[in-house]
Amino acid sequence: MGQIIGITGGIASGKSTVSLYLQELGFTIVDADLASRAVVEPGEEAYHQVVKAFGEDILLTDGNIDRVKLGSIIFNDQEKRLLLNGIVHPAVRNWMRVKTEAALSSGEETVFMDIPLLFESKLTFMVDKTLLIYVDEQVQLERLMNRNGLSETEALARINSQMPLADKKALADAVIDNNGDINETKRQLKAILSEWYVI
Ligand SMILES: CC(C)(COP(=O)(O)OP(=O)(O)OC[C@H]1O[C@@H](n2cnc3c(N)ncnc32)[C@H](O)[C@@H]1O)[C@@H](O)C(=O)NCCC(=O)NCCS
Ligand SMILES: Nc1ncnc2c1ncn2[C@@H]1O[C@H](COP(=O)(O)OP(=O)(O)OP(=O)(O)O)[C@@H](O)[C@H]1O
Repeated sequence: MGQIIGITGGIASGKSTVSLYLQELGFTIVDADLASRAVVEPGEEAYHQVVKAFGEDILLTDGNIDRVKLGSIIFNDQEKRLLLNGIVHPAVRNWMRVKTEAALSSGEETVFMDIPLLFESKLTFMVDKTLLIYVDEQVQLERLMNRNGLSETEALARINSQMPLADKKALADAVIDNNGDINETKRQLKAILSEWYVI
């Protein structure tokens, strides 16, 4: 009878940073971004569907999907983004359910799912509690530009393809403010987990 906590946020808000720390504490994290890579590996069903929908132009010479190219298409075109989501998301959900059930049935009491689009895709039914990693938009923009080497325009296109973080705040069971340094974030995380009797 374990529980599932859904970690969410916005692009570059700090979900992976928090997940890494949870992993260090010994928890299993089932990561939607990892899932979205696994399900489009050559040979997988979703891979063939993506190639059919977007054409062989989105392939690298080794046959893998060119994620930079696909990203530059879907973050600038809502119709294309919904097309990709429609192919990839069902496979991602399946992959995540299998991994999570495996961890829970091996006796783990709390498993975390890292799902960037938890609220946009209305996936709260998959988790028992939701934890939002929040940053102000200016901090998000700077961290995203730095991490991915993007221009301001490119970074804003990505941020604007998601629900504003301020709106997600109202939907989450708990919020971590990740504007400060990482130790401040870890302190908030531990306080929430302790309140939820996870640690
Ligand atoms: C467009 C793709 C190929 C870009 O790949 P890339 O390796 O550059 O980025 P990565 O997958 O690590 O995603 C980085 C971040 O972008 C954001 N993001 C990704 N896809 C989307 C989307 N469809 N809509 C809004 N934001 C998204 C998320 O915050 C995510 O954490 C890839 O993100 C993808 O296949 N997206 C569709 C699947 C999806 O929605 N993934 C997000 C979680 S299920
Ligand atoms: N508290 C912090 N102080 C300074 N830098 C941070 C902090 N938290 C995260 N970062 C940096 O900000 C960037 C984004 O963080 P991270 O990769 O954890 O975000 P994410 O939410 O997982 O992003 P994505 O949705 O794109 O996968 C990274 O370069 C990370 O090192």
